[in-house]
Amino acid sequence: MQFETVAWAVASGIISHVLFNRLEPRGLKSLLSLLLIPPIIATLAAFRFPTSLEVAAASYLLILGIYFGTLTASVILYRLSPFHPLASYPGPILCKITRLRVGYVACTGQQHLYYKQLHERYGSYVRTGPNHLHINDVTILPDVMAYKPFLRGERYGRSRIKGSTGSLHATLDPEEHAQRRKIWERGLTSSAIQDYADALFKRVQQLIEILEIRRGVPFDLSGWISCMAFDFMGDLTFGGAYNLMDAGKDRMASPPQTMTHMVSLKREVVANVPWLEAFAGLIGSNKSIRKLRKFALHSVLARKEKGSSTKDLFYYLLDEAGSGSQPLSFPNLILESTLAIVAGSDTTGAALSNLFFFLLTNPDVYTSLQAEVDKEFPKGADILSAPSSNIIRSMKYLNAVINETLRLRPAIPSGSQRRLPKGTGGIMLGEKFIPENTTVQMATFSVHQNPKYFAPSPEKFFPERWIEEGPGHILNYAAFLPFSYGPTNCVGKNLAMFEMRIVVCSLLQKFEFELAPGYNPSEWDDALRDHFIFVKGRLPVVIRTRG
Ligand code: HEM
Repeated sequence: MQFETVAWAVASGIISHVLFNRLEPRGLKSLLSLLLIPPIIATLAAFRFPTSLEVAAASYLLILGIYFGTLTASVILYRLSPFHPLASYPGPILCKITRLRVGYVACTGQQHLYYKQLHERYGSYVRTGPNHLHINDVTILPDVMAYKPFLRGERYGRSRIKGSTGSLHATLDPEEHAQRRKIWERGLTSSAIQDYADALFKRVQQLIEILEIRRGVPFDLSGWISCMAFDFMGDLTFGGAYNLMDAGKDRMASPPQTMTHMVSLKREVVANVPWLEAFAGLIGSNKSIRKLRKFALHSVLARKEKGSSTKDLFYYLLDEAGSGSQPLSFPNLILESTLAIVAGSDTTGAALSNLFFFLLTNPDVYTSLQAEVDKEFPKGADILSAPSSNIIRSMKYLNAVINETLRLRPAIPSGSQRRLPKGTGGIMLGEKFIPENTTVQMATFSVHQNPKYFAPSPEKFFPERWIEEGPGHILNYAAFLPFSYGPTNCVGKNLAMFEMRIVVCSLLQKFEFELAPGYNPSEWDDALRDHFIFVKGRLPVVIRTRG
């Protein structure tokens, strides 16, 4: 082999690396062009006058091998070198080289545990990708989440359909986001939430009736709670499109839930390895997203045709009140309705299921909470009525149990992601310099178990920490982030809290719960999967009606 040939192949590998760094291609065509065109040019340049097609093909293959070898070596050496902007941050070598490592972890659903272990090993700032940092230090949180100069990371901005500009959660531009968020906020004010109370009360009553039939027989409480959360969001968004409880789906495998789980999983993997998006269509993983959208399309059409008899969330999204603001386009309406379902049901379903798991594995907490419920709502007192809302909001122990559940098992464990765009020149935050083009993430699961913020025993379920102080007590509210922080935090927080309080009080007033015989509580955490939202397994219980 001639020296000139090798030199061309090596040079094209290095040029490709430089171009990849500069252009960061994401589309399939640009990715393939950038990968394949340089070695073609190198082949043509090295063999200006090939003697035959076979020689040209053999040369191309040879150059391709040298080219990919050089490109890979160049990428690895640069990412591990002291010249890389994130060189001073510690982290596993494989993560520094490629995001495929965390992409794999995302597939397994063990991200929450993985990042926690990394922080325990490497400290508060860990390099989790060539240009990624995971941070377990809330002192810089206000700067990171302020939306300037940081923007939303690559995790967002993917939920698009033809003719749409994306859902609220996928809106990257801060001004556009603020405009869109106003529509959501109108639908989630305290008075709007009061209008949704009847729909919630009906669904909780339905859940109680369903559970009553199952007295004395083991059943999956977590599945039924999720069905209720789905049905309730379906009522608010699609005028009652789901009715999973009617259909008797006491398992996680009901079609809309499975679709949303598949969508979250795919999104989470692609969010970790953004260039995989280019290949996602090829391996058919977009099927679940298309199915979910089709389902949303039919539901939106049906809801539009039906019109509104009460003010539900869709009423505000569609601006049926005619507030004069720019109405959402039809494609955007589909995306927003889908977002409402995904963001509003799996989250509350997961939080409530985790809460019951903690109650059933912490008998003292269960007894204390039961005592509070019995004091405020003795037998016969009506929880499912408007006046109960004020009492429920001020129940100290109930709120402590909800907080403690959201602390230990935040429904979105991997937290929000931000990126410092190119051209900002980097930023000094405290003593740390964050270079431009860096993605930062504060994994809520790790922050919530950081002994600097919650002590003693940050890994222990101990609701009393929210109420009373003892030796070594640390409770840092600034580090409590279940609903995220800043202008893109959870717009549905008040609705979620209302729903959780009503469900817990109603079920505890009515029933006595215990874990089903033979169920091993360690199965619960084993089955938890961080697919952006926590996906959970079954929680087999046996109940008795209280006397
Ligand atoms: C326990 C229940 C819930 C938890 C823990 C929760 C948590 C969160 C978190 C952490 C975020 C930020 C995600 C990110 O930055 O990527 C978020 C965003 C959001 N949540 Fe919730 N959520 C809950 C319930 C709800 C409910 C009931 C709704 C009602 C529709 C809702 C609607 C939304 C929306 C629309 C966003 C996007 C906000 C934006 O981009 O400005 N969530 N939620």
